[in-house]
Amino acid sequence: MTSWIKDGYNRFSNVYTSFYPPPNQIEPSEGGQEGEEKPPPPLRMGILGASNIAPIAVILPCKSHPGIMVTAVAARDKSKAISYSKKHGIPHVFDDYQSLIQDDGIDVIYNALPNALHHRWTLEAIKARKHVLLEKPSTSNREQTEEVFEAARQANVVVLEAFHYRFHPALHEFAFRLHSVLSPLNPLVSVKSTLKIPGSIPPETDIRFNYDLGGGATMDTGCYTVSSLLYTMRVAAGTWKREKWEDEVEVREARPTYFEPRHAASAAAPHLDRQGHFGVDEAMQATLLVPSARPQKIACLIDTALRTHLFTIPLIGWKVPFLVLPSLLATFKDGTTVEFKNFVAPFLWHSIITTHRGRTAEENKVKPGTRTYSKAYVPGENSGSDEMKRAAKDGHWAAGTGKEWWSTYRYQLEAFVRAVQKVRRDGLQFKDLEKESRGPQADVPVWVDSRESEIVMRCIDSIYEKAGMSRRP
Ligand SMILES: NC(=O)C1=CN([C@@H]2O[C@H](COP(=O)(O)OP(=O)(O)OC[C@H]3O[C@@H](n4cnc5c(N)ncnc54)[C@H](OP(=O)(O)O)[C@@H]3O)[C@@H](O)[C@H]2O)C=CC1
Ligand SMILES: O=C1OC[C@@H](O)[C@H](O)[C@H]1O
Repeated sequence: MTSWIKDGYNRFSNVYTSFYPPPNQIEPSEGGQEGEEKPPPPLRMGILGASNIAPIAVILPCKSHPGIMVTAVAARDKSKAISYSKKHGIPHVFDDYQSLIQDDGIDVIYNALPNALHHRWTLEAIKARKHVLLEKPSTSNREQTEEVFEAARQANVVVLEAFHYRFHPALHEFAFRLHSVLSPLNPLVSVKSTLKIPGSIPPETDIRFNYDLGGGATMDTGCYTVSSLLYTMRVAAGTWKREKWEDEVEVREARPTYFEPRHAASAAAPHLDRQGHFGVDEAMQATLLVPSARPQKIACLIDTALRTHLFTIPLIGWKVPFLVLPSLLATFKDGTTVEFKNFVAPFLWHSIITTHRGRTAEENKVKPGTRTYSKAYVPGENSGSDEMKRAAKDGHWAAGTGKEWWSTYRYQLEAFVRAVQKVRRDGLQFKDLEKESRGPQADVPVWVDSRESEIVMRCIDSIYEKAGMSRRP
């Protein structure tokens, strides 16, 4: 009981610090001491749009990072940008997105515009030789994503799709736990990724319900489910010999729930596609067939929704919200499961639960059904081990990196700044940075490479196609 109270207090105080971080400071190990190399001046970040997500995704994380600062914002309406800059302590405001991108005082761009504008404005930033932290999903469809990354390689600028959950040590711990159950005799037999927003959090006028702005559940929350499913399969991929297996992922079935505006105010919103058909999915359930250790592909599920209600109260019509914790669940041949609860925002709270069955229970000398619990708010004792290197193929952090209160976004920023500095200061080519192996020994220990961004978009396109819906334009 006392340990529950202690854990609860620790969690609360760490989450508090995530939102009220200490100001950045240059640690002695980062240079600046006599005789040591001076650290480079902080990167100057410009934000496109006075968006809802920027404060948590970049403005707060930059406050505790000595290598980067938010220096400017631009919005379609300058007065909105001015009040946003005052609220968040951003020193400069530009008249429009283009002038911010062109300015010599900006090194990196944060693009958190609606999905349909990711392609255009990232290309503009690349043209101006600015590095880009690009919100998920990378663009509206696979072709656009390929074009963006090809342009980034040509211009030698860093572009990173902001799949922030990929940078948190909890995910790497999940990979480690999966790997310790996995063997050629006990392969993965299915993966299910669930992410649903409770209640009616995005209002009906939100960008997520707008076809022309790249809306839809599969685009918004669904991209995390596709990405996490592929990540889980990648942990297992060392146990089979199929090159480029990700190109062979197919969609067997996709069942959409169409978004239909319930309120007159949003009835005019473009939720229809160019042919006048339902264009926006409020929820999507899909089965993906993924190559595996066996000759046949395995069926993996995604289950995602932009609003989730338990039921509607008769007469008054109130919808009772339903909280479904985000979950990434892997099942093995012997029935053992490893589930990562709250995989998308693990910094708030998470739990990795291994339920031992069959040969795994026997090998661990525990009763079938025994559960073991793991967590990692900072890189754990498995960091740097050979098993961790084999498990977390997209990288993991060296022990000692980060703090218990670092959010997924703060870990992501750490990797992004290191990557940009490798290209700017050390002359590394972005295309070569993508080819480097990951892990504590690497300059950029964790990364989401462009190939994955392309595959995620290809899967999203195929899900829409299978659901009988138009791809995003
Ligand atoms: N990583 C994460 O955890 C999250 C990522 N996201 C991603 O970030 C992006 C933005 O999401 P969110 O912050 O919720 O969005 P917002 O509703 O806050 O919109 C973002 C900005 O888009 C700009 N915009 C430009 N054109 C339009 C238009 N035609 N209609 C409406 N807005 C327009 C607005 O900028 P202006 O100020 O110039 O008017 C607005 O500030 C999305 O790609 C989303 O997927 C969202 C939430 C969480
Ligand atoms: O990126 C996101 O993460 C959390 C979701 O609630 C949100 O809709 C999405 O854009």
